[in-house]
Amino acid sequence: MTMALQDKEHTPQIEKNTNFLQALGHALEGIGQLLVRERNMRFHFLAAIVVLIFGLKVGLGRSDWLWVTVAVFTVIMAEFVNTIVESIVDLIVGDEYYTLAKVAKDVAAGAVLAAVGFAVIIGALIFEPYVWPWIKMILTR
Ligand SMILES: Nc1ncnc2c1ncn2[C@@H]1O[C@H](COP(=O)(O)OP(=O)(O)OP(=O)(O)O)[C@@H](O)[C@H]1O
Repeated sequence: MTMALQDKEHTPQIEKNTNFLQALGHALEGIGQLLVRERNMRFHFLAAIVVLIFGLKVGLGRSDWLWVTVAVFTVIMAEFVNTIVESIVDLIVGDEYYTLAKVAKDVAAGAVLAAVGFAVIIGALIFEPYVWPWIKMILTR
């Protein structure tokens, strides 16, 4: 369950942002919250770094990088949506059980799973030519 923000850590502000830097600060804080609150997000972040290193090592082409970028950002966007849904549901229902709260949270989690499935398919298609020879070598030893 998503925990409520600790009010004492923040200077309370409910008015509109007054300038770009203030808005940017809050947006970056939002990205930070995603990394702090969602353990899955930290795993996705690590996986993206591994893909980045492997892609650089095998020398992926421009269009392959484009697909990898789409896959990575699809997962990140799904995690954003998941965290937004969890936070809003918790804000509204608190610790009460509601069937619609379950539907909202389960569908949001399903969106992340679908995005991860998409990323796995993209990764398999792109890295297959580099990884398959190694697998074949190991299997035929
Ligand atoms: N208020 C509620 N009413 C009904 N079901 C709930 C409620 N809160 C949580 N659940 C159920 O518990 C599951 C896990 O809750 P929640 O999403 O808060 O946990 P989580 O560990 O933060 O999830 P995630 O791994 O997706 O970040 C939900 O997918 C939902 O099925």
